[in-house]
Order: sequence, then structure tokens, then C-alpha cells
Amino acid sequence: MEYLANLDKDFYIDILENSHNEVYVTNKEGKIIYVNPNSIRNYGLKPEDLIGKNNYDIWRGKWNPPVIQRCIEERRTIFAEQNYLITGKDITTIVTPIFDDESEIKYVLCIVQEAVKEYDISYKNINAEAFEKKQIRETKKKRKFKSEIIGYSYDFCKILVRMQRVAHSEVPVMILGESGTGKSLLAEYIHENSNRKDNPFIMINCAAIPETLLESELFGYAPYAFTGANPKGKTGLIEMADSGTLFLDEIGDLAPSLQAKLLDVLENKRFIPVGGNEIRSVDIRIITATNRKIENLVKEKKFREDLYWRINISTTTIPPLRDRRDDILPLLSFYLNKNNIKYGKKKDFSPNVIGILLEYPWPGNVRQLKNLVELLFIMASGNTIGVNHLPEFILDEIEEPQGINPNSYEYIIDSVKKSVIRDFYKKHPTSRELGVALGLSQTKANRLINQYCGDIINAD
Ligand SMILES: Nc1ncnc2c1ncn2[C@@H]1O[C@H](COP(=O)(O)OP(=O)(O)OP(=O)(O)O)[C@@H](O)[C@H]1O
Repeated sequence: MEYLANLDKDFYIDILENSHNEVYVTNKEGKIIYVNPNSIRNYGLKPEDLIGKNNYDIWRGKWNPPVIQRCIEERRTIFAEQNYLITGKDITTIVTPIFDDESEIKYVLCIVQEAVKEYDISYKNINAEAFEKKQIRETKKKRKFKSEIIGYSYDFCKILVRMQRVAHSEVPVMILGESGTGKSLLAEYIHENSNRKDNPFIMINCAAIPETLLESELFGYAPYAFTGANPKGKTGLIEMADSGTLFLDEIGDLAPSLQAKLLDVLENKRFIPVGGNEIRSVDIRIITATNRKIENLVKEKKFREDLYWRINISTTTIPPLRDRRDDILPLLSFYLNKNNIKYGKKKDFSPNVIGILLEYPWPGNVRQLKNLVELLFIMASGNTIGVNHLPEFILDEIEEPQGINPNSYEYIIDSVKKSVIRDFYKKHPTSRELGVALGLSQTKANRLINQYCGDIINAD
């Protein structure tokens, strides 16, 4: 085939690296030989994170169904509808065995693309070996359809499993964690999984309301309790939560006088509305949350020790997002998808953007991620959210890779290349023009722009 001889290596690299479909190649033992940068978009993993590793070690239990093994066993091309269990993404995979001269399988080539309608095989069951406890997997499935709590990291799933167990008891739960980590969402999740799920879930932020108002909000007041009060009186949140769950957010900010009254409710299941004399009985389950160091408040006598021990029976701390990085990609996918549905679009992140967002430390945790995804979604006029849409504070946060020797030959050459490409790109701001100016193919120019000019990229 003469025409093949006329094509140089760069041509093949350009095709593979720029294909919109993911191209993934293993040998017959499952060692990953090649994957193009779409692995970042699909799994948040760079080619460097995958190449050389064993396919089965990396993906065990994450695909439904696993197909490479089947392709090897049946020695034929398999078309499969697959679901990536981490992000819930449906894809179509075409897995083809490539044979050597002795008809032995040399490579397995997978082409991964957005799901299409007709499939050769659509397995019903997860065939994968369990890589986590069954219970954790079950939790993930249930979660998807209920509270919309998204998470994949082992630590977060462990919390959910524990909370499911605790939910069925009447034990008070205290949730700790930085702002935006999902404490309120977890409180709702506990309620939804409890026997009280069909009864009210009442939430109040103790820090957001002044002490005097908070008392009547919580306990209600009797008719004509004070000047300006509603003559009919008012039902408090504690009574509204009767037979359900009361979630007290920012409990560390609860005033000492209210701490005493709350303790009485918890110990004796009764209270007296403000300005009243009639004792009312209630049956509530308490969940509390705070991002303050509540033990210190106890030591400083700002928080009653007896109340602390009453509400601190089952305590859980949600780790910050930077300490559970496996949750970032599923959360990005989840919120991107929500925006796509809300605005009727089909936008996606470029692999570079995902790479950057996976590295970012997320000081505002999931709340910040959710808001940023919506902002990026709105900022991107086309269907691709690119590096040029990222706000400066994110780009500033991303450090140069560690461990690079600035005197090494590779580093010096790469710096020169980067500087040339960036200079030319500023003067020739499309891949076509840059290609002409430097005598490169347009695809190669495009690859170099993505590699070196992420922060100054123009819509081509
Ligand atoms: N695991 C998660 N999956 C999906 N969304 C999440 C998750 N965790 C948090 N969020 C979203 O992030 C936002 C902040 O969550 P939440 O209000 O529960 O945090 P918080 O820890 O209670 O914050 P604060 O301490 O400031 O009250 C909410 O919009 C919530 O839906």
C-alpha cells in the first residue's frame, strides 16, 4: 500500500490526538499502550496517568459492562452500550482485536463515542468484579435518584453508608465540615433515609437570625405574647417539625439562653412557647451542623457542655473537596449536565479545562464548583467550555508542575518552543494562519495551540 508510505508519523499522531472519539489501545495482557487526550474529558485522567498501567487494575468495577476481556475471549469486534459508573455517562464502545501474523491478538483497539441508538450487545448486569463493598455501590445507585448527592470518593461513600445506618435510628447527628462541603445536603439525605421521611424536614440557620427573633422562630409564641405580635400567636419551627426532623445549621452560633431551652426540648420532648404557659409535647429528631470548632467553644464556655454531649452522639466530618479529588469529575459532570438540561444545550468542557479544574484546590468546596460551572456555562457561547473562559483566579492557582529541572535539555527546548508558538499565535491567531506561518499542518498547529496557548486561546 504505497499511499501509506507517503504519510509521515506526524500525520498518524495528529489523527489520533485530535480525534473527537476516544482512542484507547491495550495489548492482550491488558497493558494500556495508548490513549488520546479525550481520556481527560471522559474520566478526568491524563494519558500519562493511564499509559503503561494495567487496564483491569484501573477500571475494575467501574464499567458496566466490561468489554475488553470479552473481545479477547470471543476474538471479534464488540459493539457495546456502556455506562461509566463514576459519572453515569452512557457511551458506545467499539472494541476491535488486532491480530499478528500468527493470528494471535496483538492489540485491542477501543473507540469510545457518545451513545448511539443500535447496539450489538447490551448487557443487563454488572459483570465487573466488586472493587468496593457491595453496600457502597448500592448507595451510589440509590443516591443518584434521591437527594442528588454526588460523590465517588471512598471517604464520601463511607460517610453515606454510615449515615444510612444512623438514619434509621433516632440518634442525633452532628455534621462538621468547611462551608460548602454539603452539610445541609447530607442532613436532608439522613432525613430521606429515615423512618420520618414522610414527615416534615425543617431547616434553620442559627447564625442568620438575631437571638430574640430566633427564640420565637424556634419555639413560637402565645397569642398577644408581646407588643406587635400576631394576636393568634405563632407556631414555632420545633412544633412544625413534630414527628419529623429539625436541622439546626450553624449550631455553634446558638445563643446560650436558647441552648438551655433546646436542651430541655431534647431531654424532655416538651417546650413552652414564648409568652405562654402551656407545655407542648413534641417528637423531633435533631440534626446539627457547624463549620466552627465546637469543642473549642465548649472549652471557652461559649457552648454548653451538656448540650454538646446531647447532640454530639453520632458525629461525621465531611472532608473538603480538595481532600476527595475523586469527587471533582463526577460533580463537574453532574452540574454541567444540569445546566445542559436547564438551558437545552449540549456543552462540554475541553480536556484542558477539566485538567485544570481537577488540580484546583476549591476553597469554597462544592458550592464554589457548582457556581463556577454555571458561570462557565453562561460565558461559553459555543459548545466547548475552553481555558479562555476560566476566571483568572483559577489560572493563577495552577502551579507549574513540580519536580522539573529547569536546566534540563527537554525543559529548555520546551520553553523555546512554547515562546515561539505563543509569539506567532499572537500575530496569527488561528490554527490555519499559524500553520501557514510556521509551515505546519493545521492539525499540528492546533495541537501546539492547545498545548502552549491555553490561557490566550481564541475561538478558531
Ligand atoms: N455531594 C454533593 N453533590 C451534589 N451537590 C452538592 C454536594 N455537596 C454539596 N452540594 C451542593 O453545594 C451547595 C452547598 O452545599 P450545602 O449548603 O449543603 O453546604 P454546607 O456545608 O451546608 O455549607 P454552609 O456551611 O455554608 O452552610 C449546595 O447547592 C449543594 O446542593
